[in-house]
Amino acid sequence: MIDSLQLSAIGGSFVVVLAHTLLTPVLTPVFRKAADIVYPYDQITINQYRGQNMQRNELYTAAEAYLSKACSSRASKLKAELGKEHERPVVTIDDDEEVTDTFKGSKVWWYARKRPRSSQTISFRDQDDELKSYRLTFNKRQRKLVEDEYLEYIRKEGDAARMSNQKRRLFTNNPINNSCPRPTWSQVAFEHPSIFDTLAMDPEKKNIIKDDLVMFRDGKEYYKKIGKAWKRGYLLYGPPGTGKSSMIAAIANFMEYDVYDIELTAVKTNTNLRQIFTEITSKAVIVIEDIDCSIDLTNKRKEKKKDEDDEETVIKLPGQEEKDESSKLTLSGLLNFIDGLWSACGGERIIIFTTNHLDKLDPALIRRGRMDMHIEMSYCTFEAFKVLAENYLRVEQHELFGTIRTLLSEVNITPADVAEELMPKTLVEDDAGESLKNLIKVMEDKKKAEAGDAAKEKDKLKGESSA
Ligand SMILES: Nc1ncnc2c1ncn2[C@@H]1O[C@H](COP(=O)(O)OP(=O)(O)OP(=O)(O)O)[C@@H](O)[C@H]1O
Ligand SMILES: [Mg+2]
Repeated sequence: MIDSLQLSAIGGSFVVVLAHTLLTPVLTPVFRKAADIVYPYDQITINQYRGQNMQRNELYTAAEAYLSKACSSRASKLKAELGKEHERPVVTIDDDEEVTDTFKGSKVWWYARKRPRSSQTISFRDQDDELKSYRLTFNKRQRKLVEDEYLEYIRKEGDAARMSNQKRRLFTNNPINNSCPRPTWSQVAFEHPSIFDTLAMDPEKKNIIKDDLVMFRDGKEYYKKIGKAWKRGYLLYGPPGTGKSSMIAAIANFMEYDVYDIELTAVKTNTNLRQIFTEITSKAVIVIEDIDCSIDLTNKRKEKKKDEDDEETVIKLPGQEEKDESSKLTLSGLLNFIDGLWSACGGERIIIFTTNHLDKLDPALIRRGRMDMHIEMSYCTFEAFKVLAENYLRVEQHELFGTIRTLLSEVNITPADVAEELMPKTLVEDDAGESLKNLIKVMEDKKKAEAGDAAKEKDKLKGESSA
C-alpha cells in the first residue's frame, strides 16, 4: 500500500510517482490493518520543481496560490508580498506552517516544507539553495476523492487565483559566461500599457488576431483532438516603428500571460536553449525579437546545395568564430523547440518572432505550422491614424482628416512618427488642430523630399542611358 506520493502537473494530467512506502511490503495484512487503525492517513508531496529539478511544478504554484486565497486566514504564520499593480499585499502561508482545508465535507491538512538542497542536486536557479514542497495529508478513505477531484480543483482554483493576484512577469535570459555557465532567467514586473484598443492598425485585422487568440486560449480540447501541441506561432514583420513590440505587449495583456523575451545572442548551444525552454511555464508569450539580427541563416543557406537538409543549418551568432564548431546553436535546435518534441512541454504557449526584413529569414523557420500567422505591421493607414487621433487627441472627426487621408495614401510614415506629431508638446497644451497641422506639414515635407529623390534618380538613369 502506498502511503506517500510525489505529485507533479504535466501538460494537463497528473502523474503520480511512487515516493516511498511508510509501511514496508513485508508487513502482514493483519499488521497493516492494525497500522491503518493507528494512523489512517495517506500523504502526497507536491515539490516546487520536477524532473531533475529542471522544470517548475505547476501544481505547486497552483497550490501556493490556492492556499493563499482559501486558507491563509486559518494560518498563524504568514508571509506577504505586493501583488498585481502594487495594489494590495498578497499573503501566503509561511514555511513550516500547517493549515487545514475542507473539500466535499472531508478535512485535509497542508504543510509547507522547506529543506536545504543537497550539493549533488542540479539547479538552474542559482539563487535557490532550498527545496520547497507541500505535504498534503488526508484520511485513507478520501484517497480517491483527493486524487480524482480535489487536486484538479486545487489546480483550477489556484490558476485563477494566481492570475488575479500575481503581477505578470517579463523574463529575459542572462548571458552565459565563465561566472555563470548555466542559463538563468532574470525577471521584472511586466507593466507595458499597450492594449489592442491603443494599437493603431486596421480594426478588421485587429479583430482577426483577437479571434485567433481567443480560439487558441479556449482550444485545449481541440488541440488534443487533432494531436497538435497547444501552442501558436506569430510572425510580426514590418519597418521599424510600426508597432511590432507594442503588438507583443498587447497580445500578452489580452491573454494575461507572462512574457519570456529570449535573447538568442546570449545562448551558445542547443543544450543551453533546451535548458532555458524547459524553464518556461505555460500561459507564456515567448518572444524572439529581430530574429534576423540574432541569427545569420541566409549566407549559410546560399553556400549549401539546394537539396541539402535545411534543418542542419548552423545559426551563426554575431562575433562567433566560424571554427567554433563545438559550441553551436543550430536551426534544427531552434526548430525543435518551435514544433519538435520539446515544443509540447509546458503547453499553452505563444511564440512570436519579429523582423524588419522578412526576406532575410530562412523559409524553414517561418513556414506555416511553425509561424501559424504572419502579421504585417505596415506604415500608417488612415484607419490606423484614426485610432491614434482618438487616443492622443480624443478626436473622432476633424476638418483636416480629409487632407491627412490623402497624404497618408501618398507617403510612407510609421505610426511611431504619426504618434510623435500628435503628442502635445506641453502637458497643458490641448489643441488638436495644431497637432494635426504639424502632422500635415511633416507629411508634405516628406512628400516633397520623396519627389526630389525620385527626380534625381530619374536624371541619373537618363544620364546612364545616354552615356
Ligand atoms: N501600430 C501602432 N500603434 C500604436 N502605437 C504605435 C504603433 N506603432 C508604433 N507606435 C508607437 O511608436 C513607438 C514604437 O513602436 P514599437 O516599438 O512598437 O515599434 P517596432 O515595430 O517594435 O519598432 P522596431 O522594429 O524598431 O523594434 C511605440 O512606443 C508606440 O508609442
Ligand atoms: Mg520593436
